Amino acid sequence: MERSGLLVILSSPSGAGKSTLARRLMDWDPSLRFSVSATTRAPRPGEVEGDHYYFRDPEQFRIMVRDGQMLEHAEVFGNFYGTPRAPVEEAMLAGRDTLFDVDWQGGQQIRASVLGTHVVSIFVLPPSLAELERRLIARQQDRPEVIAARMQKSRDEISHWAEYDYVIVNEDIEASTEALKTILTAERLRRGRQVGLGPFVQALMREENA
Ligand SMILES: Nc1ncnc2c1ncn2[C@@H]1O[C@H](COP(=O)(O)OP(=O)(O)OP(=O)(O)O)[C@@H](O)[C@H]1O
Ligand SMILES: Nc1nc2c(ncn2[C@@H]2O[C@H](COP(=O)(O)O)[C@@H](O)[C@H]2O)c(=O)[nH]1
Repeated sequence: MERSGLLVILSSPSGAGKSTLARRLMDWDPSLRFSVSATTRAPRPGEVEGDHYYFRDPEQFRIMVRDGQMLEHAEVFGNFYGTPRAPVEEAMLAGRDTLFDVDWQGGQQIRASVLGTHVVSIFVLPPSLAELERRLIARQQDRPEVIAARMQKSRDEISHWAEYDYVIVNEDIEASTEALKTILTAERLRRGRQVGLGPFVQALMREENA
């Protein structure tokens, strides 16, 4: 029986909806742990230290990388982002699944790490580039020049979609959330974890092991 937690990676061009989907997945399964990244980006209105990100200056970030504290890190849109290693390893040992919101560079690095065999990766596509831009504008979180830069990088991010295990076109948020739940349930079952089958599966396993 697999005891280690899964590493569930969500990537997409900025604005396709991965943070929204991550929140919905965690509402559905509160046992999921969200990997809080460190970043040198300035906080957006309403973003909370330790909840959305660990906000660090470039020197603090550099020291974290130098000291091997990051599982992966990358420069994205002119800022540095990285995944603190220790909480991920602790969750895995505890058999707890972790959800990552990282770009394609982070996805590649986590897959290539010693933890790579535990990865399930999902790429979220927008229905179109026009809808992607509409969402970035409607979010009202970034200045027009920031939105323009993110749109300019979107094709580059999208070009990595085929590296992922699954692709979700996030048109309807309810349908996308259901797709994510299905993927997670199937991946847990595939790894021998009991998902919602409770006493029946336990009885079968006892019989098999008798
Ligand atoms: N299926 C959808 N239909 C319409 N709007 C959506 C859908 N999914 C997400 N949104 C909206 O699009 C905006 C961008 O979503 P979100 O912030 O989740 O994107 P993201 O991929 O996490 O972006 P970033 O990489 O910049 O953090 C939000 O305002 C969100 O409410
Ligand atoms: N490689 C990593 N990418 C990360 C990490 N945390 C977030 N991200 C990605 O950065 C962009 C921009 O995020 P935003 O919050 O400024 O909109 C987005 O694609 C994220 O997925 C990380 O730890 N490593």
